[in-house]
Amino acid sequence: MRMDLKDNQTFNAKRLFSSFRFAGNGLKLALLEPNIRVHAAAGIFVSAAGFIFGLTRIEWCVLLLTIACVIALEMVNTAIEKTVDLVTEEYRPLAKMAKDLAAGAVLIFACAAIIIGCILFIPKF
Ligand SMILES: Nc1ncnc2c1ncn2[C@@H]1O[C@H](COP(=O)(O)OP(=O)(O)OP(=O)(O)O)[C@@H](O)[C@H]1O
Repeated sequence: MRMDLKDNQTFNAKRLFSSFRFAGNGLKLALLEPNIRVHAAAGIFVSAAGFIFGLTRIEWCVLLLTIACVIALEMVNTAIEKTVDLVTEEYRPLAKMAKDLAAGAVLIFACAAIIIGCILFIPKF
């Protein structure tokens, strides 16, 4: 379908609404993934701990940003895995590289999240 530049730049509430709907569908799909469920459960657990230990406003900001980044990164990792699987089901070195790099990115951030959790909660004991 041909769309000129003017159409593309015009605010389109219907298109914006559709984008939110697709993103909402992405969240529903994410909750079907076991790895993402584990991260979400961990996020709920540390948030409950945050209430119990009375985190400050800035500590809440750090905690919520960390939880959101871990889950969002895991969703991007899952999207990369699905895209690679869509492209090939055969063994391909580049497919392995793409999947392992994405998994490595999640691992780096998950390690950082654990350290951030220790920095936030250990002084509360
Ligand atoms: N097409 C492929 N070619 C080469 N290596 C692959 C391919 N598909 C998967 N692999 C390798 O196997 C590993 C496991 O792949 P898989 O698709 O099961 O994802 P995963 O890392 O186990 O993720 P999850 O457990 O979240 O599904 C990958 O990290 C990668 O090293």
